Amino acid sequence: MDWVRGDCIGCGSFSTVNLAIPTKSSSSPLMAVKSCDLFDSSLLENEKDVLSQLGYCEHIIQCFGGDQSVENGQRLYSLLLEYASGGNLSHWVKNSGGCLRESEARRYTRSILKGLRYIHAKGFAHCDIKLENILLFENGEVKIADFGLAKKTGQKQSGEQGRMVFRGTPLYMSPESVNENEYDSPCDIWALGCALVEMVTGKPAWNCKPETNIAALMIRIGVGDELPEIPQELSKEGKDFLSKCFVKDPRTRWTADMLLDHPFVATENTVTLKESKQSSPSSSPRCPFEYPEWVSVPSSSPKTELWSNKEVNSRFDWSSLSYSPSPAERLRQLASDEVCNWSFSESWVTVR
Ligand SMILES: Nc1ncnc2c1ncn2[C@@H]1O[C@H](COP(=O)(O)OP(=O)(O)OP(=O)(O)O)[C@@H](O)[C@H]1O
Repeated sequence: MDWVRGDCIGCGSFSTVNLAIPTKSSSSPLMAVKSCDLFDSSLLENEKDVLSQLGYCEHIIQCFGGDQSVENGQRLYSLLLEYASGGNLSHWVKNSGGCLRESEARRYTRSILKGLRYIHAKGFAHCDIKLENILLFENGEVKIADFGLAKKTGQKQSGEQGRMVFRGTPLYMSPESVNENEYDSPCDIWALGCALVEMVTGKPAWNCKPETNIAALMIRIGVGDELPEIPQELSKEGKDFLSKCFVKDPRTRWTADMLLDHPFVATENTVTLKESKQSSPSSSPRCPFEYPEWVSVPSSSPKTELWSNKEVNSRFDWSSLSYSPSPAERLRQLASDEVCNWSFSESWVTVR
């Protein structure tokens, strides 16, 4: 496939994304090329691998293959992707006056759910659902992108030298990810709930200040009964939908398949936030246990911990400083007054 690198259209924590303009002799469409240093390309290679195993789905960004190149003396690994001309949903929300109408958020939620149902049915979890990873197309459709952290469900991921790797974007992390280092399909549903809150309010699901310590956020997510606040301006259906996403126990959280039958997304009707305040539709009549295909996800294994003062809404991989015996103990340690040496740790892994 012959292409030349065009303008930069996005920057992630470990890659840059440019337009990939086909040369005159090529018949390929305009694409996006996501590149990183060849020597640090494991996430991009994982992304390519997962996307090729997933195959085509209209709700998932398409990958046209990988490529290696030397540019300005740097060896690069690149993925060629379907180009989403509308950019990411986070920018779109900001450019739409700070938040979206409920009807629009509902439509995007439906598409994301369809993508998630497909991904989960194929035995994968995305593990990094957030507005920056949902891309918009000219026709108003959205697709799920950035599969760098995606993994096979039911498998524990281990990091370098056998250490567990704690991963994700803190504001979107589920309680079981915080407490048990568990990353399976239910964590995508929790993150979808966070994304929906952000779409309709323009603010993160967890109300916290930019300077908030990650440990404090982790405690709120993992310990006790606190849940993200459900926006008051949402319709009754929307509130009920979120209550099915924000279930602390991943075994009783609704699946993508179940949620696609929820009245909030099941119908194509368009109700604005204002309109929805006036109507009072019935809440969902269904309970998770009515679904025969429900499979409980066993929790397991040694836990790891790590924390960072980095922005709570950016993605990072973190590895263990030590094993801890229980979630409560793990969080107690996070909350301790012990002063950390932030500048160096032998077991410290890249924080993006
Ligand atoms: N196929 C695409 N078409 C258009 N824009 C894209 C495409 N892929 C990525 N982008 C833009 O680039 C940004 C960064 O991409 P992506 O999230 O895949 O990178 P990343 O390095 O994995 O990011 P992070 O690790 O921070 O989540 C996206 O938020 C989006 O704005």
